Amino acid sequence: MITVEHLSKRYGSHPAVDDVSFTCEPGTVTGFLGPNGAGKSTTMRMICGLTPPTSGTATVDGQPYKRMGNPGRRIGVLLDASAQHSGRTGREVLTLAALTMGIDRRRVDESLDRVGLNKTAAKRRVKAYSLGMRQRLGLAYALLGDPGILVLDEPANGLDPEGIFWMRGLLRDFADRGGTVLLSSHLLREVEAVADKLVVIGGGRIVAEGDKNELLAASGTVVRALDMGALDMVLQRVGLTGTKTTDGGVVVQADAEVIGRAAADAGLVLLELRPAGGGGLEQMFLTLTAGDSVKEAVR
Ligand SMILES: Nc1ncnc2c1ncn2[C@@H]1O[C@H](COP(=O)(O)OP(=O)(O)OP(=O)(O)O)[C@@H](O)[C@H]1O
Repeated sequence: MITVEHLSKRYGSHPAVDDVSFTCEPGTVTGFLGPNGAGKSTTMRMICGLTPPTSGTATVDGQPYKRMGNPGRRIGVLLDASAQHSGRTGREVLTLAALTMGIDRRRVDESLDRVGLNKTAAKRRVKAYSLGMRQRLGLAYALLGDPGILVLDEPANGLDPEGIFWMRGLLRDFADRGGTVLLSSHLLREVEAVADKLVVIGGGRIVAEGDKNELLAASGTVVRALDMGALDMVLQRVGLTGTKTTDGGVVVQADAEVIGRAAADAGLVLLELRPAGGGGLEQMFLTLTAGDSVKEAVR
């Protein structure tokens, strides 16, 4: 289990991560979503003891990462696919890691197999690897110590669609066997397909968190009116804000009935009024990260 409590990180006066709290439970995949610069990597680095927090705590099975003896056997980490020594072969990278962790070297071949790196690839130097191959090697490294927890920062970067599908299966299987997965991504569809729980971060703060299906069901209402300017005024009058969709409508964080009644009272002609959930996570993500007023409405 990963427990993050009131975690903050400031760089000078810039709050990269601001009072972030969430948990990742065994048996689940937690999708950590946010646009570029939202604070995902900084949060993950703090969980893994690589960046000291300005305040707050992050623990793994009740312990700070830095205090764990042989952490690789409890938590597998993939934060940067290019972090491996580029002059070593894939097999050398894993063999050295196995020696450091005190793991049977036979696990090296098992891990390579598990991530789909064949014998030829394992003999090649990492500098000749594509980004997708580096991600696979990073995942093999994370899995090497047979940990119960995985922390993966954008692991799908550089993978082709088949690779993304494969990784989704691997993570689902890992969680179904009781493992805990924290997976960051800005690829919304990928997270939607595999996560049980979502933590959405924007501007260093959590803007939404919870069960994926519940969040999708509660992701607002899409409204389109004949006169969008008049709709905007009606929404303002009842204290609601809309976020523009790409097809000319707005998403409003309110029930269809509330919006429908307000529109009817104003004699407004609506062309569309439906739950945004059907539009999937993408619409919710755009809504949640669109602006401060929307974030405040969601909190
Ligand atoms: N070492 C650092 N020094 C100064 N600012 C930093 C440092 N690391 C991160 N930041 C800033 O903190 C904020 C959060 O960055 P972070 O890398 O955590 O975001 P992210 O959600 O992982 O984004 P991305 O998807 O682009 O990697 C950004 O504004 C970034 O510029």
